Amino acid sequence: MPDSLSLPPPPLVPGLGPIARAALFLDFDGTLVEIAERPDAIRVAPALPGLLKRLGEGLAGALAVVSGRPLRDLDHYLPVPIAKAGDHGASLRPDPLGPPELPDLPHPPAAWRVQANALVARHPGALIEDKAHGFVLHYRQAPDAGPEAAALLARLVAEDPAGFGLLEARMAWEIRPRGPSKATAVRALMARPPFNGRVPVFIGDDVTDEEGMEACRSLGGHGWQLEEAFGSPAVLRDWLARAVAPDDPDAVLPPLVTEPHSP
Ligand SMILES: O=P(O)(O)OC[C@H]1O[C@H](O[C@H]2O[C@H](CO)[C@@H](O)[C@H](O)[C@H]2O)[C@H](O)[C@@H](O)[C@@H]1O
Repeated sequence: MPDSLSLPPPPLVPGLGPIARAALFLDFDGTLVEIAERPDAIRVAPALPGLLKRLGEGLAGALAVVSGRPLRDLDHYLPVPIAKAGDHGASLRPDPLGPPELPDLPHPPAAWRVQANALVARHPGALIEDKAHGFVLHYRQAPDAGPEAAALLARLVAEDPAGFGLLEARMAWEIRPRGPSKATAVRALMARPPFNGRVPVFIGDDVTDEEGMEACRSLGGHGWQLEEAFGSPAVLRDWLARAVAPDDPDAVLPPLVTEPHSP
């Protein structure tokens, strides 16, 4: 169970309890929303955008969604003025109303996408999700394609190991440019207001979230694994809702819930 009590105890904002002094970094897929069969099939809890807006206000702006999704997806699903980091840290919008910070990154050769297309054509249900500087091969609906997808994408990135890396996601393999990560996003945000001076807390469920969690720990904060600390996105949403409810003194500790892990 996360050691919430070691967070600075005095709440700066009534009702927020121990997390009021936090800089909060939240993963999206599998953390704020439940995993779905396809990237475009997720269901965002109707209350979630408003909840995040209130949470951001309560944390004086020190709230960011840090996701593998592109910023356009995050803006679509969460149309609220909070800081966002997309593409596993490769696109960063610290000021919700400002322009995104986009480092100069390589694009994968078109031939890679052609080969991935051919694999998808052989495996009905597999699909490709394009990103600005890479792509994801999803096999959740075609599990048999997993090993072949891993082998193909590993062979492709081996053609340019300095430029690109292979990322294992939940029932998916992603080619992404080397350099940016959720850790770089956390560190970039923690270096500036309103995040700096606060206790960084990252909540996530996936491999890439470990990078963000480790960055927070190395900065004196916390990394909370969703399943271990909360059990499910619904429980996290409920905890966040209680944390911003001004009259609920119990909204201080995440319950310890364990559920079977879905990949
Ligand atoms: O960093 P995150 O916000 O957790 O995003 C990670 C990836 O999530 C999405 O894929 C995953 O969720 C899909 C919808 O539930 C699911 O169908 C898929 O199997 C998962 O891998 C998203 O599509 C990716 O772009 C993100 O990188």
